[in-house]
Order: sequence, then structure tokens, then C-alpha cells
Amino acid sequence: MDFHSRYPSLADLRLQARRRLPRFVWDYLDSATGTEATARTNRAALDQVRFTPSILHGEISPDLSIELLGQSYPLPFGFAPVGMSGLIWPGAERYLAQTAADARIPYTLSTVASLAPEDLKGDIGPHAWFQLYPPRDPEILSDLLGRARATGFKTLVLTVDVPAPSQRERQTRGGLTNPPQLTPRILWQIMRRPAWAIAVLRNGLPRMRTLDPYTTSNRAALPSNAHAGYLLRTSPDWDYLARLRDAWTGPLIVKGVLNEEDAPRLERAGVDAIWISNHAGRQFDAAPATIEVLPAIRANTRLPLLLDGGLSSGLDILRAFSLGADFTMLGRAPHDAVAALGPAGPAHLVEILTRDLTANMHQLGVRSYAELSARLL
Ligand SMILES: Cc1cc2nc3c(=O)[nH]c(=O)nc-3n(C[C@H](O)[C@H](O)[C@H](O)COP(=O)(O)O)c2cc1C
Repeated sequence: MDFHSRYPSLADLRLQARRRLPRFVWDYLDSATGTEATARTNRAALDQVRFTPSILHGEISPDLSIELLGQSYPLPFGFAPVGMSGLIWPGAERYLAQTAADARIPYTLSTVASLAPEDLKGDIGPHAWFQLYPPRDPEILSDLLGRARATGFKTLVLTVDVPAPSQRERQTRGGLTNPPQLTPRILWQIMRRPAWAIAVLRNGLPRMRTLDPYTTSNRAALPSNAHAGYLLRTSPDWDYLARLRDAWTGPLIVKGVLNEEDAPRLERAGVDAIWISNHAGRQFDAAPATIEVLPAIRANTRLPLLLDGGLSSGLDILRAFSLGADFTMLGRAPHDAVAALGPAGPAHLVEILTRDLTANMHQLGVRSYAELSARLL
């Protein structure tokens, strides 16, 4: 099928995902916390970053490749961790890991994904990253790190912006519980989305498989806004980070940084890169846009900077690079792509972004990301 004529942008994939997902699943994927102001701020702040086009550069071949942490990537973006991807579409983790492997870009598996590192052993490429929600129990931590390493996940991402569960009011309204329960209301939503229902029937209800070995029979005793993940999750501190640094020999990235004052301390703690993120507005509704805090963090550290938050085009990625990012990540968009088009979705998303990066670099007359800042308005 000619995807390009029907879904020329990420917004088209989002629209199609919304059409194909039951409401509670869409609300899980798309909702933020509170009034969802932070999520809107991400978009509004990106739109504020403008460039002056530059003319008469003749034939140029923009170089889309980038170096990060000693690795060379053909494209400047990767897939961010998303918990319970398999609820969004069964097999989503596998499709995303396979596409990332083919495109040689990073795929990040969440601790609370619905497939475990072992399930993806044959699917991941050279750039598989494992995202850690820090287990409380040191033995579980050590086991988890060992499993990630043994299955080929070479980079560890510690997420630090979930010190406690947040309210997701829209998600609650949509009817999702943890673990998901088939109430009459949910069943009605499912019946109206047969493609999703059939896919789930074939695969069974998703669960957090990475955590299977550690969860006990007290799952039913968890509060309604919690799930197996919260059994293991704790709020890490600087000592936890120091211990993690000692325990993990590969690259270590800290995700969820917004304050420039944290950057030098993270650098001193031996972290290899900083991931600027506000969790797509899912944790705190008065947070700054990630693109807004990027220049101050850039000024405060020499560490590589990754950025996510509302990126929805190649142009958005160029915006991030122009203000000092070294790499970008996308969370919801790749899942929209899977929900919209199944296994073929993520590759189409990669194509859309590649085309858009190339087209906009031509408009700006730049061959490399380093030249972008000179075109800022
Ligand atoms: C449904 C959903 C689940 C998420 N789960 C996780 C997670 O398990 N671990 C994590 O570090 N971040 C998680 N995130 C945050 C993403 O990794 C990423 O920071 C964010 O989605 C980026 O913004 P974007 O969706 O606008 O691209 C989740 C985001 C969404 C939308």
C-alpha cells in the first residue's frame, strides 16, 4: 500500500491510531497529567523556534547521520521507552525493536513493557537500550541488569522523573485499571474497535513480563492506580545513582532532567549522557517545555544531550539540534504508527521523518546539524 499518499505526516498516523484504538487504550497512550498544560507547552515552545531559510546553495546532500556515545547512527532519532506497549498494540515492542534494528537507530525497552528483554533477544539490533525504573531490592536490581546485559541491551537509561505515581485524570476517566479489567464499559469500547480486539484475542491480555519473576501473589492488594511496576519502584537518590554507576559498565543515561543545575552534578556522578524529558507531560503539569530548558542545560555541561517531548516532525528534530541537542527520541509517535499500520507503521514513521529532515535542511541550506544554529531567527 502507498502509505505516503494516505499518511504523509505523523499527525495522520496519530489520527488513524485514534480511530483504531479503544478509548481507554487511546487515553492511556495520549493522556498527560492535570489539565495537560505541559504536553501543550511542549508543542507551543517548539513552534516558537524559527529559522530564516537560506538561498542559492546549489545541489547539497544533507548529512543525517550523527555520533552519540561512540556509536554512529544514520538518523538522529530513536524510540523512547513506553510501558505496556503491548496494550497499545500487541507485539508493539517487537515491531519497534525490529524497525530500529533495520534502521540502526536506538530502541529503548521499558522496565514495565509487556515484553521482557529475553522475548526480544532475536529482534534487537546493535543499539538496544534498557530503561530502568529503579527496583528497591538490590538483588532484583542486580538480576535485572544481568538480564538486560545478557540479552544484548548495552545502554542503560535510568528514569528519574517518576518519584511517585502521577494522576492521569483522562486515563482514569477512560476506564483503565491496573491490571486492566474487563468491565462492561471497557468491553463496549473494545467491541467498537474490532481490529484491536482481534489482535489482543490472538495474543492475550498484556502484562509486565520483565517483572514476572519478581512479582508475588499480592498483586490484587495494590492500590487502584498502581500495578506490579510500583512494587519495585522507588525514588532513587544520588547514592542510588552512584551505586548504579558502579554496577553498570556500559553507557548510562539519566532520563527526566529539566534543571540545568543538575547537569554538572550528573556529569560528576559519571553519567554518560543526559536525557531532557518531561515525560510528555504525564508526571507534572507545571513543567517547562523540554526545548525551553535545552539552551541552559547545554550551557552547563559538555555531556551529550538527548531530548524528547512533543517531537512530531523532522523539523522539530532540527529545532532541537539548533539549540544544542545531540540526539532526539520519540515516545508516542512510534506507538501511533504501530496502532495505525501494524508492523509496517514504524518503518513508515522513519521514512516520514527522513523525508522531512532532508526537505527542511535543503530549505535552510545546511549540510550538517552543526550549521543549524546559524539559521535561527
Ligand atoms: C504511554 C506512555 C508510557 C510511557 N512509559 C514510560 C516508561 O515506562 N518509562 C519511561 O522512562 N518513560 C515512559 N514514557 C515517557 C516516554 O519515554 C517519553 O519520555 C515521552 O513519551 C516523550 O514524549 P513524546 O511522546 O511526545 O514523544 C511513557 C510515555 C507514554 C506516552
